[in-house]
Amino acid sequence: MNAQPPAAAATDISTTPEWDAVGDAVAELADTSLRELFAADGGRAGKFTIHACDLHVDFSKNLITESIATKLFALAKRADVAGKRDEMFAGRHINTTEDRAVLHTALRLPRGEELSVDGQDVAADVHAVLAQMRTFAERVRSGEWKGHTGRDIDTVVGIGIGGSDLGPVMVDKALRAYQTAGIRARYVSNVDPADLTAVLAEIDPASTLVVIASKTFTTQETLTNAHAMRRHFVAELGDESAVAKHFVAVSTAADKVAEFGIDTNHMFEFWDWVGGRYSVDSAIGLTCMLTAGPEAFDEFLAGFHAMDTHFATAPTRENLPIIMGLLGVWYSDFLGAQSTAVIPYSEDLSRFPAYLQQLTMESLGKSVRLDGADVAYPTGQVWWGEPGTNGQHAFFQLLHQGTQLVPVDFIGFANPAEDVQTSDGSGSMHDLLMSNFFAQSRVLAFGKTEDEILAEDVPADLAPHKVMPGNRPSTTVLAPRLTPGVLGQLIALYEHIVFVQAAIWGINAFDQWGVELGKKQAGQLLPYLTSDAAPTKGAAAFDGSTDALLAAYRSARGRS
Ligand SMILES: O=P(O)(O)OC[C@H]1O[C@](O)(CO)[C@@H](O)[C@@H]1O
Repeated sequence: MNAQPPAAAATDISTTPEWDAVGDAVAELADTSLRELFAADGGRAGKFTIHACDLHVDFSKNLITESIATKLFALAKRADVAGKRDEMFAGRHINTTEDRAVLHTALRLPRGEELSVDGQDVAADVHAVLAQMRTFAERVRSGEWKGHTGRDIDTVVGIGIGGSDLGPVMVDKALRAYQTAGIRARYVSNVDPADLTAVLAEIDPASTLVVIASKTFTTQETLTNAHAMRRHFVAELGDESAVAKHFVAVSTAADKVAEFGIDTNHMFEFWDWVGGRYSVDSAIGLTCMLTAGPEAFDEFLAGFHAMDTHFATAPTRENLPIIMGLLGVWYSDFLGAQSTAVIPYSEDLSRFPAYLQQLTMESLGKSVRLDGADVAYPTGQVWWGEPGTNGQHAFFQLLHQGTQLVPVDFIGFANPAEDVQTSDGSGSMHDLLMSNFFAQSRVLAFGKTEDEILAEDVPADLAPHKVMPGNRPSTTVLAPRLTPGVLGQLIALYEHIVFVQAAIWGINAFDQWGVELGKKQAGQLLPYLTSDAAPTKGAAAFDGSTDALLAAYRSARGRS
């Protein structure tokens, strides 16, 4: 397969007639509302609902018409979303600033499929590592793998940060119902010592396996926590040789793993063509395979692959990632939305919004196009959310009556992992949860008018405060159950939404240069925090604010 970088894409999408046509289409919304659109077309819900894999997705409560959708599809065509998608799947070096292929989709290719990239069958490499993970997970889960003192492993600690943490943490929580081998997972990510010490207080090193996850194996937080954890284990277990039984690594950097003192036979590899925030389905997911088992992990990967196949093959008008990606572009570039809320009506999925924050914001927070020119339009949005119903009692007030446009993705499941009956005998707690799920998107879309409120004998001076404006957009994603497969589908859906938006905006969704300078400056500042002698003014001065903050910090720490 040809792995040459694609030719520089120099077109400014905002100068195209297709962009102008979408801009003109905003006027179509001026004299209508979701109430009216639904009243005028009894078939609207059906027209704007897609079934993709196990997901039933209703986007009829979005601020679109069929004519707006047609213009958005034309924009996707103009941006060559399908062509760019095919380049990604084929392994071309679309991450141009790092000259890398972007092949998280290869991580979930079924066994036996081939994909040759840069002269290497990457699918075979993926399955070799999966086999290594499976064998290891089975040894740990069956009790064949013992700790240094002969104890079975009952706790796995993942140490990593960003893409080497958020995915496993989210998946581990989501697949709680599948954890049947009596192995629990804990995670340490923050360089704040509170994170480490809280986990150390909970674990018994003799029955704990530590998985150090770092693509580069150079990340300050991860290496600092890993060294501290290692010291603790050696002190508790009394012997350096304990490390071999209690520490394994997931990384692309074998030399650095060996330098840390981990036998590379206990290292699970992945590759530079897997971005950190796209890596939960690589060996980075090892902690999840240890807790939920290899079969659940296989099902998880199959879910991703099903969504990949949908994205790669479904016609544009039925292609869920393309539709949802376009809706994001519509809201952010044409209707002025600056954030998107994702609200899972599932406590098990409570870390999904945090996971999506890295996926979307590290990918799409860019101000220059692939050719280095400034973008002339907003890119990316702030993604945020909390599970329902909790969010209803916190920030939903702003969603319902505030002045900002915040499109919402509601995610819910028809069947719970387990249910509990309500004490009045009226039904199940899950049904109660889901009645809220359906109510919220309905209220956002249709609201309640002043007339309707006055008709309920509300005093006239109170009525304006009770008006629910409605016409607030949302998409509803309903799946049968939160299975490993459905979880894989959901993650792949958002990965591809990000891809579609980056393709339209002409930006690189796979680098993250913006995180580097802060890391570098922290390294430069550290000596000025820790040295006993006060930093010399002049050459050592950073800026007025930072110098004063450092002085206040040193004083509070009792340093001169
Ligand atoms: O897996 P690593 O190399 O430790 O990196 C962790 C995270 O740090 C980042 O590079 C950002 O600082 C993320 O992109 C990445 O997921």
